[in-house]
Amino acid sequence: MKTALTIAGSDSGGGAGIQADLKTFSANGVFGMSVITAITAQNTVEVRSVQDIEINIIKDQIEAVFDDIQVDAVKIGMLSSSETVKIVADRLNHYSPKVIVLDPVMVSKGGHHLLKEQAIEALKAKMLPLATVITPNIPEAEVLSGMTIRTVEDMEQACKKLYELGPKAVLLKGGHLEGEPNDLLWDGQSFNWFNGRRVETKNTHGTGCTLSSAIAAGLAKGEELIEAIQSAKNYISIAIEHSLALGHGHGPTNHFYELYNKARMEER
Ligand SMILES: Nc1ncnc2c1ncn2[C@@H]1O[C@H](COP(=O)(O)OP(=O)(O)O)[C@@H](O)[C@H]1O
Ligand SMILES: Cc1ncc(COP(=O)(O)OP(=O)(O)O)c(N)n1
Repeated sequence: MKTALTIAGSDSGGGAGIQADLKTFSANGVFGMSVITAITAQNTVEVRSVQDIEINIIKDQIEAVFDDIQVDAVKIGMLSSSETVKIVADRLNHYSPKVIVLDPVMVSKGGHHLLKEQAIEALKAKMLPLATVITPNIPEAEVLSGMTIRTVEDMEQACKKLYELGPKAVLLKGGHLEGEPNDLLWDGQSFNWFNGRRVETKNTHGTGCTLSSAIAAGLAKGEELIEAIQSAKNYISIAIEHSLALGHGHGPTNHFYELYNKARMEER
């Protein structure tokens, strides 16, 4: 069985972070492993508090996994501090996994900062160059590129700017723009669009975590980047279409809808 490792924060509410990543890996048929960088006390409404995990424990988790188990893909989410960015980059440089999907998580839907401002430069300098693909949303891409993004032309220009920071490819997610949620890939050679249909729902907690983990799962299984993104886009679209009205805020996506649906059909 192929494997994927998520290096990210824990979301007690289960919709984003490590919890979303592991559900996504399972739903997409890869064995999931985790390195926890921070614990958030979070639900569908808000992030109440954050405890960063000690740097030595983050290092030990990474080493415990890599020293023993084959890692076919790494997905990176919430890194919280510049110290965490540095130790994760250092260990990934050491182990050189073939695939690194970096979701440059910065702010939760409720507006809580999940990456300290002082860590942004470290993220740019140390993490972006290691990535097979980065998956910023529009606000994250604006911070990383230093430009405002409103139009398709802005998206193209931002992709090129982010590519200059060193990742092998940039997938700029269009979910935060008006209109259809279309995502744009730039791999240094050509643009590819992954088009979606907007689902009118407030239950979109963890969409970014879920998309990036699904891409990591596809790459772990040996899919080419475009194929992995297309199947991840199909997966997140279905997960949003059948998202769950749990809690009082932004409910989670439905990570196992397809699996349960298939099982139900087979029972009949
Ligand atoms: N309401 C929606 N309907 C359908 N797809 C969506 C919707 N909102 C976001 N998406 C898609 O979900 C994925 C995650 O995007 P986004 O929500 O922008 O990320 P983030 O959670 O990092 O802010 C992207 O593929 C985006 O196009
Ligand atoms: C622990 C943790 N990690 C990441 C996020 C952000 O997740 P994302 O998929 O961008 O979803 P929203 O927060 O935008 O709903 C998080 N909230 N918590």
